[in-house]
Amino acid sequence: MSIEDFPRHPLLFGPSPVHPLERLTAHLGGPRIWAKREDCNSGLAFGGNKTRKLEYLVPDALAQGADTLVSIGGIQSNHTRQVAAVAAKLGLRARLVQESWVDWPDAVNDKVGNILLSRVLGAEVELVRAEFGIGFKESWERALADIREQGGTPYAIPAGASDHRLGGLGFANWAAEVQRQEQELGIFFDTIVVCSVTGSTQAGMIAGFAGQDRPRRVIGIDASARLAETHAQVEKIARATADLIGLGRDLRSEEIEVRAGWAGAEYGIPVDSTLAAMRLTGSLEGVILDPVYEGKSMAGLIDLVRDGDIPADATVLYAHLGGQPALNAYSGLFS
Ligand SMILES: Cc1ncc(COP(=O)(O)O)c(CNC2(C(=O)O)CC2)c1O
Repeated sequence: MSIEDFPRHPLLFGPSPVHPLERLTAHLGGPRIWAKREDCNSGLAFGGNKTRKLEYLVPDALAQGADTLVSIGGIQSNHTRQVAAVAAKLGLRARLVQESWVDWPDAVNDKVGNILLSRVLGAEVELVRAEFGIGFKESWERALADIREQGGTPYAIPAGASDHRLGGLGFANWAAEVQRQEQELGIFFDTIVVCSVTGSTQAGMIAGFAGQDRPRRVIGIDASARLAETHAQVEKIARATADLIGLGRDLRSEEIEVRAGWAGAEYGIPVDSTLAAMRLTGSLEGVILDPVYEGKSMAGLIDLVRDGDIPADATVLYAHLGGQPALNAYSGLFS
């Protein structure tokens, strides 16, 4: 099997845009930095990295005759919002379990941003008091059982669409798309920087790039504040995805690079480096990053460039995975 053997339900406008971050590159005075924009990849409710993953889950759901997509995330989950948009587009129900993963003192946290969008998209949104966790949760199992008891046919999508047999395919395909865009642009990105939490974005990239001729560094920046868990999840999914697409070799441990230092003490709580990265990228490039994910991965990129971990002669591709709608739940940070 190869990636082309798996059915893909198109949900994107086409290849997501790739463009240079010239002022940020000049400001840091080191490697050339480009961005690939999953925040501009689809017309479905602001898109994002999960929309790309869902391109490979949708054919499986339709083949099973599912009538309801059931998934889970925090209150400001970008993932569940994208599930709601895809369900709407397909004429399916969406049942979303939104757990209280982030103890954020903002009075509007459960009324704006992603959860507001999910409600507008017609999803059945269920608020549940529960701690952050990327594993299978009891609340999600209950929602699946509830749909079945109602006579429905649920399709189970775990947090971030990651711990799912097909979860890594979206970004294995992304790796092939990057290679095609490089050939058009006459450039080679030797370093990819990406935010990791449930893991299948980075894992899919690792598996996809491993099958290409030229080696690259795929640096995951952990935003869960649980590095060991994130690393284990990325490794598990990368190895499973590599087998699924017929890589034909084991991944080497050095191909699984997940770095910590920018997540702060807890998932979903921005720290000084997060806010500084958001302001720098906004004021230099007009690019908006969110405080939960991309602000943290950009903070990692900036520090890795400044301390020479990413060498000055590198050509870096920053994966912008979306997340902006959550900003409205963190408005107090910028008022
Ligand atoms: C904007 C953005 N950037 C990076 C990530 C991390 O991707 P992975 O979960 O595939 O590692 C998310 C995930 N978000 C989750 C969600 O529920 O929204 C799965 C956690 C993201 O939304």
